[in-house]
Amino acid sequence: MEIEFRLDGPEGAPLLVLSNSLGTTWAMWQAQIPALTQHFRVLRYNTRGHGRSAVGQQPVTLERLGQDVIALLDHLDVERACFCGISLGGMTGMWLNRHAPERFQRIVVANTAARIGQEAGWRDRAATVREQGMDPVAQSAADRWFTPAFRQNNPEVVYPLIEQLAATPAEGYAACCDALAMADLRDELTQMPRPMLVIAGESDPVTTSRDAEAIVVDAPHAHYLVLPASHLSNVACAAAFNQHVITFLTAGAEHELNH
Ligand SMILES: O=C(O)CC1=CCC(=O)O1
Repeated sequence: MEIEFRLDGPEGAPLLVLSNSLGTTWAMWQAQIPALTQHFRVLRYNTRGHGRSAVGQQPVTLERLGQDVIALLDHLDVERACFCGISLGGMTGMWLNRHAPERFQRIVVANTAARIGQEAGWRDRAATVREQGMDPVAQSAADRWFTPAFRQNNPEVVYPLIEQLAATPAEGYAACCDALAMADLRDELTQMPRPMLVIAGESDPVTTSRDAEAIVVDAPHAHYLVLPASHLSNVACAAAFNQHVITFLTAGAEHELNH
């Protein structure tokens, strides 16, 4: 496999795929694992270009990131799974809802948008890391990811994530910035048939609560939840995040598995 993955939780439990954000690894889900493995076999993977997942020879696109998830399910011989992704991982989740709904039962997308930022901004960021490495983005990430209060009170949580970002292969990060430059699901929201929980962070400066509301307005079976967090709501509000994800993903499971 080009994509690095790991499995936690009981064999035979329903599979839940977790998809990380730009510049993080599967370690960003650490606070979810004890709770989610009570209910699911959890498949974590590192998004293409992150951790030891290959960036590949072709340009990275949102479609390619979605196809990586399908390839993982095929590799593990899993017909249908639940999915939870954050930020870029949330866009991957919406792409899967649109293009491969038959492979997913329920989908959670957190701190994401149908269009994140602008093309020029992502192209600039890609050029910066290709020229200067990861330091410039690592220096500014904590401000984008966490509220000032969370940063001040939880340095032992924040710094390891910034170290992960600094260790991300520059070309992998840049290739995913290029994918974000082109990714735009705004015209496809009405064609996402699977139930979808859309989680926003009330202080998220990157993907705002208005971005999340816009998804819920157009996607047919989308539900909105806002948490008192900035961009990495699964880290800052882990207990509430876990509880809402479990409640949503386990609701209607028996019925939906058979349809
Ligand atoms: O800019 C960031 O670091 C936040 C972000 C945007 C897309 C993503 O996955 O993370």
